[in-house]
Amino acid sequence: MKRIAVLTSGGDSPGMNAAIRAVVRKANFHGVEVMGIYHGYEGLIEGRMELMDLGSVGGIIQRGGTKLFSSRCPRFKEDVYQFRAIEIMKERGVEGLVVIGGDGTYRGAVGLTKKGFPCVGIPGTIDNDIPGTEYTIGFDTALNTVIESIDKIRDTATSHENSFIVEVMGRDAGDIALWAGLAAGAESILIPEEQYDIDDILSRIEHGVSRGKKHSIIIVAEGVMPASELAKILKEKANITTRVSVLGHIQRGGSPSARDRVLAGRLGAKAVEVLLEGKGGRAVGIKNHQIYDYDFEVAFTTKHKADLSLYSLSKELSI
Ligand SMILES: Nc1ncnc2c1ncn2[C@@H]1O[C@H](COP(=O)(O)OP(=O)(O)OP(=O)(O)O)[C@@H](O)[C@H]1O
Ligand SMILES: O=P(O)(O)OC[C@H]1O[C@](O)(CO)[C@@H](O)[C@@H]1O
Ligand SMILES: [Mg+2]
Repeated sequence: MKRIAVLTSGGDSPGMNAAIRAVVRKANFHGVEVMGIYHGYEGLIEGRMELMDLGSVGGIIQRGGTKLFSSRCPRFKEDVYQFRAIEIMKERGVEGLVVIGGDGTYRGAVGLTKKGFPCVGIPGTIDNDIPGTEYTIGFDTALNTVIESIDKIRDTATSHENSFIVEVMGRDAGDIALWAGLAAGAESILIPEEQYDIDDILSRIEHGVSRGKKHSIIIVAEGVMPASELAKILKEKANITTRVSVLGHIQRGGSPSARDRVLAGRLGAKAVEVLLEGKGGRAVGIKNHQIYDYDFEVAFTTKHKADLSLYSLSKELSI
């Protein structure tokens, strides 16, 4: 291969830039050129791309977001646009594509691979919800942002003896809520993967009160229900007043943590190696500290499982 391309797609995540840098530098190391495609699949079907040299990825390793911009492009699900994308890449001399994104992004890349164009996927999403990899790029940074916020909320919750409900991201996956809850010592955690029990939440608050603790922190993943709805339920059921904090998109921003930068560097380099070996239809991931590649379809034909042992542990540690 003489020339490959790279794009970022779906929700951005801290560390995407470090992954782009790794792809460009690793490919150049092997004498292969890299086209940067702007605005994900939307930019691809519009032909928005340019060559990236070594200097073009200088100074981005520490920056959140994505230098290549991102998009959600519903029309890319249609074959006609995937064929157009392949035609455009061939016209520009591109022989393989690295996509950085979540499960939806992977589906687009599988579509291209099935039409004969080799693609490799790098997991870039704060949700940590891609099967086949223990961690995704951006999860660690998002988690640190969340616990920093919860620590601050706890300061005021303790001072005023208030209960807080903190809503975190995770439409379908509870990893952020779960890990942040454990790391910040939340009294209760609500995740999409587990049925919540209002009586259990109430008895935890009451137990805290009985031992003189008048504040508590409840974390709810957005996929379960809005924090305001949970506040309403607690008020109606037990006359408990809570304050609500929705952390929102601050979770997707910020300078990537050391862990995410290193992961991005390792996965970016591996993705290039896989493409240069002539393999398409592969995803790269990390398992037991080892970087490896696996069949793309695993990433969306199996369901991501949150580590529920953390859920029971958090209950034991927050009594
Ligand atoms: N079934 C599909 N076939 C082809 N392309 C798809 C498919 N699903 C999604 N895509 C493409 O991938 C893009 C990104 O997908 P999506 O919006 O689901 O985000 P994601 O990659 O899962 O990231 P995140 O969930 O972290 O935001 C879509 O906008 C679309 O262009
Ligand atoms: O509001 P947007 O940009 O569509 O993104 C929200 C979604 O993106 C994610 O953060 C993943 O990137 C989900 O947890 C969340 O539901
Ligand atoms: Mg997704």
